[in-house]
Amino acid sequence: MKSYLHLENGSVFEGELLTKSTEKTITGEIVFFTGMTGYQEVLTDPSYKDQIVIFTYPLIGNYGINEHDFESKKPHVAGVIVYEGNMSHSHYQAKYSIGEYLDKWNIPLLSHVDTRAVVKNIRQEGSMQAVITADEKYTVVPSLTGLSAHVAEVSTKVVEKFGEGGKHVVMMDFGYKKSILDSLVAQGCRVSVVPFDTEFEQIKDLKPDGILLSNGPGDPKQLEYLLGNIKKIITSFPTMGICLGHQLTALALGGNTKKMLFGHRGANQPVVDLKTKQVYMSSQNHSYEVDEPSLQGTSLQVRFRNVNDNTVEGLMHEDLPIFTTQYHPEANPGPIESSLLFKDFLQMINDYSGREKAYA
Ligand SMILES: NC(=O)CC[C@H](N)C(=O)O
Repeated sequence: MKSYLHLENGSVFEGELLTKSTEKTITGEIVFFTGMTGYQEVLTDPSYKDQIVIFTYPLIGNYGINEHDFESKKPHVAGVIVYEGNMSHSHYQAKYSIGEYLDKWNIPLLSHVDTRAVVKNIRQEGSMQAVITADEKYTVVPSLTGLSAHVAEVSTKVVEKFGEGGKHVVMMDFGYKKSILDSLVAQGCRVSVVPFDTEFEQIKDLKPDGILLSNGPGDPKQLEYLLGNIKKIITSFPTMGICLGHQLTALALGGNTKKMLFGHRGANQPVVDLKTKQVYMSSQNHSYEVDEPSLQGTSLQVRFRNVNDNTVEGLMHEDLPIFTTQYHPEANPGPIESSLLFKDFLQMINDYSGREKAYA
């Protein structure tokens, strides 16, 4: 069925709707992902909640959707745009085609769109509101708040426990990816996943050896009301922050964040570790960044930097055992070379165990 993608700037693109769903009209912020593979992880990463994702790689769906690569229990994207969507798949472990999977959740897959032209619009004018509809004429209403999703919609409501290991990590769930949990368990951790707004006293009662602040959707400033609590937590236990968790660490300790023009979403963003001078290829998915000048006068230092555009890609604290990455060391989808950072986190936990008094 013929359908259309309308952008906030008035541009219209024709495509073919491959899913049966959606006579309805879908609205979301449109963002582009440049990785050649990894669409299953993208669809199910809660950080993409309510966004329309356009894939720049021209053939999407050829290896299907399998049982192993889900990042959460369901897809979170509002809609998917591709140049050519493959409705049959070749991989023997695949359970669904991408179309069948999206149909199951009533999410539209619009194919045969001039994706290059759409992405040029986004690169020039920034991420913007977009609509997928069967109507050729449509006026897209700009988002008033810029907040498409709230963390409360994707965070767990109850404490969930995983793994049997000796060290206990409490992961504050702002919309965590399963690969982060798997990476911690693989390091021999016992993990408690807790709601995003769990208070310091409750976290303390869980007797954590370390804290992980997870990734998650939307503007980090939507959680401004929780920064006091987050500050107390991260200055009391060894902490690793990933993506939204990195941004919240910066905000809680006196830094600032701002929206990027179109963000970083892909699997080959080069990041340099300023401590070791080593460059890693990294997997990324974010629209906001830590504003570097705002870090002046705080106890945070830039540890990782994007080699393409020099943006801040990670922080470390001058005195306390805290480090963060804007990128995704759990690396799904993407290169696994940064996964060693989970080992560093465990090392940091071990180094600091028994030194809790240092915090007093
Ligand atoms: N993956 C994430 O955690 C994304 C963080 C934040 N929502 C952003 O877009 O910048």
